[in-house]
Order: sequence, then structure tokens, then C-alpha cells
Amino acid sequence: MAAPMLRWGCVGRCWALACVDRGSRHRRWAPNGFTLSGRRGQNSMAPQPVITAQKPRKGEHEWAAVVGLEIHVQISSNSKLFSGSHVHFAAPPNSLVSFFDASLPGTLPVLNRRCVEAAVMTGLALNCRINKKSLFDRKHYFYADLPAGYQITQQRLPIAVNGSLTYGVCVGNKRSQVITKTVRIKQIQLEQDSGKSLHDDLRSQTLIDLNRAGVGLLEVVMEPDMTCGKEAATAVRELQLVLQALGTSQANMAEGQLRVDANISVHHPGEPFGIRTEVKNLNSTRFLAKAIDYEIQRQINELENGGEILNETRSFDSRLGCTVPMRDKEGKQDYRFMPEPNLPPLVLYDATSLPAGADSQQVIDIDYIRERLPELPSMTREKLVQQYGMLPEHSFTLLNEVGLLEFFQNVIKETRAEPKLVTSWVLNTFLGYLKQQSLTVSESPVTPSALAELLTLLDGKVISSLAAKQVFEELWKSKGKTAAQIVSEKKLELMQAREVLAQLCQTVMEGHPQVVMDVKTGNPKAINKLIGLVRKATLSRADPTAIKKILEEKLSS
Ligand SMILES: Nc1ncnc2c1ncn2[C@@H]1O[C@H](COP(=O)(O)OP(=O)(O)OP(=O)(O)O)[C@@H](O)[C@H]1O
Ligand SMILES: [Mg+2]
Ligand SMILES: [Mg+2]
Repeated sequence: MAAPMLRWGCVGRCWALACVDRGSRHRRWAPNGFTLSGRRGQNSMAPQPVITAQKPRKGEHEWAAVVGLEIHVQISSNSKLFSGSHVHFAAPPNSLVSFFDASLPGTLPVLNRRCVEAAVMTGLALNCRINKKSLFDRKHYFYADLPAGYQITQQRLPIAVNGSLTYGVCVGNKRSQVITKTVRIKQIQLEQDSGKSLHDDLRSQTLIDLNRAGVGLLEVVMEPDMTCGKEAATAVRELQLVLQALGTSQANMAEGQLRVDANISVHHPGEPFGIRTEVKNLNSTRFLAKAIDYEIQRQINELENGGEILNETRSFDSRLGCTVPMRDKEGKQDYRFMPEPNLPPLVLYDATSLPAGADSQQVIDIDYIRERLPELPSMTREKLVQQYGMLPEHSFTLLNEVGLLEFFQNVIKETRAEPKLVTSWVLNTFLGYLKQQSLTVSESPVTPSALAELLTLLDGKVISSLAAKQVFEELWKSKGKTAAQIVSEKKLELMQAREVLAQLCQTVMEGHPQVVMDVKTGNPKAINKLIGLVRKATLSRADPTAIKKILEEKLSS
């Protein structure tokens, strides 16, 4: 059979794949669990819009893709889940290892209260039901960086279940439309991280660093409600913002504090879900989206060619942009789960079950935590829209770019300019410069105070908007100078003196009698030419509205 030709196309609001076989069988894939003919795939969450621009051509069949994520989140805590060892990124190898972390016989786990509180906070923020009783289990597998031969996790009864995460996907030509989606959270479980294996190919050795062994993790397991890389990446970004707002994890993907395993399958709409593959350890949202879209395409391709999908773990090769089978985990693992004998059930309380006179240091009160939850990103965005009249998509950009919201709020605090003007400058000019030079907000040469001063000058009509752009460019180049200094050095103040402007208008009119005649004989648009000439004579330092007013007066007299 000839290899099928794979074609990508953007159908309306999300990328979709059309898989076209030159033979008689044509199939195509539509995002969101919907088929291109509009029927919903199984198990999909709350109604979501059908995303389709074209109907399948005659003879074409459809594919639906299904994506479910397992996310390992490193809990922000000074010490490990069951030992007092410190947690610190990039410490010298094996410098943060207690006897328990190294699984020395006779050592016992002591549960870290902070990790439990973090799990409860995260569960509540993700609308989960918090189990007042949860259990710890041993999950066995053999790997050199797991000295006990098992990981302590919560397989039978996890701490939080049945939640949801709502996220907004920005779509459209200018990403100017926000579609709200929800993914169900199956469960959140507390578990230990493993150590790290460092392979030294030169000496054919594997070195083990146990600093990470026993660090507290939350495994967030999502239901298979997503359908493409973009949705998954956006959901993960939202989760990251939630965790950071709660302070339960720094969720820095580059430092391994948030790692994603993506489960992916494809099926024909109306049929049961297909066999899933699991792409392990994705540590950036960009790679996550790429890996998922590649894997969907690969599976369709495989099935179209008469092949089959194996229930296997794969890894993403970011250099080649493809997924490859992982050699170390072939076949279905038998984890031989068993109850952890050294840890009693974890019991939590709420207002109704809290024993009278309970020592608050000894118990965890779910309601106490719920009442103290900080503001979550969805609320922050809502406030931005209400307080500043901002478009929803702008509130998404402000939160998504690291440090941008704080920058914006500092500018607002220090300027007299209207919030709309600040929003436009921060999101267009400032962010545009950052992107062009691949800089982060914290690396920006322009401080919030400098931009605030510039916008105050613009708002007060001390400078024109054209001059403001010039001042911004100077601010960017000449670190340390204030906007006022640049305005005065470059003589960019708006020309305010009416007599001077009137004189300039008079000179321009006298020099261009034909244009004057055009305006007077019924071509009002010709006045723009005169305005342009006066502005040029003022080196763009005059307010075009003021010029227009003077010219109109003169032309009508
Ligand atoms: N047919 C499917 N297609 C895509 N994703 C699926 C499918 N069925 C289940 N999933 C997703 O696979 C994940 C299963 O995770 P879970 O932790 O329950 O099991 P696991 O992957 O077998 O265990 P482990 O934690 O050892 O990786 C969930 O995120 C779920 O949404
Ligand atoms: Mg799992
Ligand atoms: Mg898994």
C-alpha cells in the first residue's frame, strides 16, 4: 500500500489533521472529541463547540483523538515527604540524603504535614472532593534510582478525587477569541519522587544521585478529555498558574518541578477509544504540544497503513520532533501494589468532624484551608476585565507571560495615564520589543517606572504618540535615562503655542494654493495633505487635531 500523504490544516479554531490516503480509504482527524460531521466522541466533557470548517469529502472517514495527562508536580517544601532531608535544586550530588531516603533497614517514614496541606489546597483549588481518609501503598518496580525497590504512593484511596480544571484557549487569526474548556481531574495522589540516574557513556557507568529521592510529589491524573496538543499545553499552563498562585509548587518545568506524561489514542467516532501510548516526561509546554500532535499523526498513519498501536511508553526527541519507543519499559508492568505497612491511614477533618479541643498542630482541617485559599488565576483575570475594561484575551496574555502582570500593575500604580492606554502599550509595544529580542520581562531594559512616566507624558499631551514611540525606543537603548530627559534632549515636546502653529499653517497654505483650492471646491479629504505638511514642518511635534482645527478655521474664512 502506498504511504499515505499527511496534510495539516487549520480548521477554524484549532489545528486539525487531515490524513489523506491516495487509495480508497480517506480519513480525517478533528480536535475536541468531535468528528468533522459534528458527532461527539465518547466520554467527552461538558458541551464544547464543534470545531470544523470543512465537511469531509465523499469517501473520507474521520478520526477522533483522545489525550489524557498525568502530571507530576514537585511540592514546595523545605523537606522531603517522609524524611527531614532538605530539598534544594542543583545541590551537590547525594548531599541531601537521609538514611530513610537511601532505604537503610530500620528506617521509618514520617509524613510531612506541609506536603499534605499542599495536596489539600491543590485539590480544593481544582474543585476536587477531599477524602477524609486516604491510604498509602507501595508500588514496586526495579530501577537503580529507587533504592527501596518500591515507591510510596496512593493507589487505592488517593487524597483528592473528582475535580476539574477550566482553561481558556485563545484562537483566531490574532488569537482574539477565547474558548473556555474543562478537563476533569480523576485524582490527585501524594507520592515520593525517585532519584536521578546519570549515564556516563565514556566509562559505561551509571551514577546515582539520591537528592531527589523521596521529594514530595502530587500526581494529578486527568481524564482523557482533551483532543490536541494545544489544548493539553494550555491546560498545563493553567495548572502551572494555579499551583504558583497557591504556592504549593514553583511548577518550573525547566527545573523538573512539573513533568507531564501524555497518554494519546485515536479512534473512529462512535467506536470505543483506541489503545493509548504514553509519552513520558515532557518538560515544556511547547514540547508537550508537539509530542501529542506528532503522536496523533503517527498513530493515524500507522492504522491507515494496516498497522496496530502498541500500549507502550515512548519519549519525545525534541531535536527530531518525533516520539520514539522507550527501551527500558517494554511490556505491561506489574507493580505488585500492596498497602504501605509503616503508614497508618491519613485522616483529615472538616468543621463537622473536628474533635472538640483538638490540637491544631496535630490535625489538618480542610475547611480552615478552604477559607484561606488565595486568589486563583481565573479570578485575577476576571478582576482585570472588570477593573480595567480589558478584553478577556488580554487578561490571558498578562497572566501567561511570566512577570508581565506585575509589570503592568506597577505601571498602573505609577502613571496618570488611563488603564486602556497602559494595557495597549504593555501588550503591544513592550511585549513586542521583548518578543523580538527573545527577552523575559525581568530582562527588560525598560522599568515599569520609566514606562509609567512616558505614558504620563503622552496622556498629558506633552508628547505626541509618534514621539512616545521614539522615546520608548530611546529608553530601550539608553538604560538609565528617564523619559523626561529624552524628551528634553531630543526636543520632542508637543508644539502647543497656537500662534506658532497658526503661522505654520498659513505658510503651508500659501505654498500649496492648488490643495487649498481642492478643499474649497468640494474635496474635504485634501485637508489631510495640508495637515501632513504642517506636521512635517513641526517634525511631528504638533497635535494633528489642533492643526486640523486651525486649518479648517482658515479655509472657511
Ligand atoms: N484510551 C485512552 N486514550 C488516551 N488517554 C487515555 C486513555 N485511557 C486512559 N487515558 C489516560 O491515561 C492516564 C492513565 O493514568 P493512570 O495513572 O491511571 O495509569 P497508568 O498510566 O497506567 O499508571 P502510571 O501512573 O504507572 O503511569 C489518564 O490520564 C487517562 O486520562
Ligand atoms: Mg499515573
Ligand atoms: Mg501513566
